[in-house]
Amino acid sequence: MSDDNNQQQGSNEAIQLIDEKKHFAKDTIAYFSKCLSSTNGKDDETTSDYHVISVFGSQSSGKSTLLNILFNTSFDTMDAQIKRQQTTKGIWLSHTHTINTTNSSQTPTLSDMFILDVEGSDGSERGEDQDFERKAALFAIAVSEVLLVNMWEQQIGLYQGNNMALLKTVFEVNLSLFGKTVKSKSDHKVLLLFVIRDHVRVTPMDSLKETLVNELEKIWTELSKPDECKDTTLYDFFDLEFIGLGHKLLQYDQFVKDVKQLGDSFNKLPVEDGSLFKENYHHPLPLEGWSMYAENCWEQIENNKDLDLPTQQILVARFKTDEILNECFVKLITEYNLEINSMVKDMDLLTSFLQKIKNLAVQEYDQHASRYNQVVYQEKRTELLNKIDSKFLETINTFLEDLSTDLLLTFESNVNAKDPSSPSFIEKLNSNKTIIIGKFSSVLLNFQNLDLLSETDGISDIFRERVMESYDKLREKELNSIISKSNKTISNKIKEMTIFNLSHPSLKVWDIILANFESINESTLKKYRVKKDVNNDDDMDYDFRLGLSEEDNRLAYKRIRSHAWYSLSTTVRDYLKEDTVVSILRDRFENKFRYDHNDAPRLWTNEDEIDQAFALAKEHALEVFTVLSLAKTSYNIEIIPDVSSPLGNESDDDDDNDDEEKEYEDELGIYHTNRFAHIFNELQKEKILSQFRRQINLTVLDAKRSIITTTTHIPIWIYCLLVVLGWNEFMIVIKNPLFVTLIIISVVTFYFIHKFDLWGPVITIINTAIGETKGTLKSKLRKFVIDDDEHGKKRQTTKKVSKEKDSESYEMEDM
Ligand SMILES: Nc1nc2c(ncn2[C@@H]2O[C@H](COP(=O)(O)OP(=O)(O)OP(=O)(O)O)[C@@H](O)[C@H]2O)c(=O)[nH]1
Repeated sequence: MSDDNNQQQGSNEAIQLIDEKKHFAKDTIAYFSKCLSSTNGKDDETTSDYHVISVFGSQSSGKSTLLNILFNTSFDTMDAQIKRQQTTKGIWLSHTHTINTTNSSQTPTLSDMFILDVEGSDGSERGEDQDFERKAALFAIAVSEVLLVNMWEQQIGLYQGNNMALLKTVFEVNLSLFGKTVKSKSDHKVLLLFVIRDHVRVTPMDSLKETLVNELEKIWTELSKPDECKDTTLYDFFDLEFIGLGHKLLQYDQFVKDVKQLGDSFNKLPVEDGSLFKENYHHPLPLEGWSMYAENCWEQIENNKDLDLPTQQILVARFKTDEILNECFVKLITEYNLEINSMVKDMDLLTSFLQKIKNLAVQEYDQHASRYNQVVYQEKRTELLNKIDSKFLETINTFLEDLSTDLLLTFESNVNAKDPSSPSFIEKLNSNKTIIIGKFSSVLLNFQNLDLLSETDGISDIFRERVMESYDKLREKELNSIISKSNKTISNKIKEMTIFNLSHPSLKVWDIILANFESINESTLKKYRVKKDVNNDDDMDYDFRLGLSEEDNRLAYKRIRSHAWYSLSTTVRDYLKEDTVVSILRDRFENKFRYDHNDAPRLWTNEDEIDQAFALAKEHALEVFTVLSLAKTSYNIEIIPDVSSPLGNESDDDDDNDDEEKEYEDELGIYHTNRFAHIFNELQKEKILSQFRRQINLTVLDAKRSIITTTTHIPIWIYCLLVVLGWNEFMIVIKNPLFVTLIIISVVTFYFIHKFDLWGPVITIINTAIGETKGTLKSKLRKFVIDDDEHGKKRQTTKKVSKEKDSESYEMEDM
């Protein structure tokens, strides 16, 4: 700014906005702040309630004088008594809050007013250089609502007068400025207020007005207009008003009166009748943006660029709203960082805090930015909301992460809780899943309803994925538990059943084992059996009631089935060791060899008998050896497991079994068909047979030895002694024909028995007879003893019975 800045003093100090070297002043904002605070006491640069008025006219036409009297400004004026020369250089700006009206010369204005005093045209100082004159006119129209066109009365009607040239300039620059705006149907206009100075009332005002209007319309018609403005009229861009002021020197009172009346017109609201202001004269910019807008306009004008006012206003709006946005956001972040850590755990505290600081930031933004271009204001508002939401999202994400973890823990503990009254596992799983997803969604909805979260789909999807992961894990755990329990039950039953059957093997032992194997499997998994086809009772499938797919159910069943085969296989192999089989064979041999078909012990009489029994018993024993060495059905079909390999892993309890099973699997690759059925290899078989033979040979040897012992036991002299001692009895018998007959019968019987070697059956019959006689005697005696009332007799009888028993057992042992 030039030194001229300091030359103007007064109540309303003026500043040189653009100096004579065409430089724009830099500290206008500070000037505005100072003006506002020193006047109405309001320091609000965001106000849009202000007016800009410019004055334009020939040099030394009394412009500054009029402004100073009308608006109480302090622009420099020429002192005619010293020299007629240019006093206003460049463009000056002055603020006023008082106006000279008919009420008072210091009437407070309804709105703040900024007055631009433009350097006079046609000054001798600039000579032929009309550049500044054109640019100043352009600038005045671009920034002002009302343009005072100051002219002497005597100049009106002078066709070649500089007023016309000046107006032509005004119209030309206006077209370049607002041509496009008219085309885009903007209703922005500028009021051209013609102030006719030294109007001495000789020529009526209407006549002057008519002359001026005709001149103006003529100028407009003759104007070379751009194509887009060909059909435009003067009134598309301007409103015209005319006012005459009395001669300041000759009619001072009239002059003052006219000025005051002019002041009245300026001090009315735009909506009031007679007001010189209208809404569509005003530029939609708050005061803080006006200086930037003015500077931009001047820069464009000065650099001879196309001046597009709407674009300039948008540029200013962008810059200013961006500035406001950043200020609001920085304030929000400061408060956010201060408080957020103490809020993040509590949903209500967090939401109310976030909402509070967001509303404050947005309210502040609205307050300052809403006066700018509405499109830009809304654009930046959305940008601010997005920035706030992104910042809040960090905290909300942390909160939601904690919430997710808590909900998932609750989900797992609720599902795992053992409640006898609770429904089935899958119902419990599904209902708890729905509950936690519902809770999470309601929290999200709450954030969304409070405008703290714009996009929730992504967050919701991530949570659902986490829930489903947990859901699958819990279901798999339950399935493993079912499989583990089933495996244990089946294993125990198979073990018991298999050992029982193998310890007493029959020729159909594998048929029995297989049938039992199937029935154990079926009975254990009975509750999971479902009909595959409702019309077909045989077509059964398994459903473990965990909402699994058909394929997963099938795999789970296969795991159980596989483990059952594994249990059967290990039980068989664990039990059927070489020694066990030898023992089973020996027992089977001895049962056949030592006992007759009545399970009575045999007494050997000769070796042939032993050899015959030995052959039979051996054959009987070895019958099962083939059965025990190869697992096959009675139809001679080898047993082959119906699962190709054990599947899946068992749960915790079955880890040990799994390892064994895996070893088994590794060893075999798969269940080798021969591996299950072929229990012993050839070497093992040979070993078993040799052990068995050795043991039965010993049994046979013992039997034969017992015969020798029996036959050599009675010495011959005993028989001689019997003959000597029993001679008398013998003779008595010989002499008695009855005895002779009996003896003959006995001898013949003896002969035949001996001849046909029937001693064995005879002895058996005798033994049986003796045994039955003893049994009958015992039962009679027992009955006698029970029926006896006398206690002593009873005791004696008991003793007798005891003695009888003892003697019987001894006899049995002897036998
Ligand atoms: N006759 C007459 N003289 C006036 C009137 N108003 C002002 N003057 C005189 O005209 C001379 C010029 O006045 P300024 O107000 O300085 O004129 P200006 O148009 O501001 O001059 P520049 O700023 O240099 O263009 C001064 O001597 C005033 O006293 C008026 O209404 N009638």
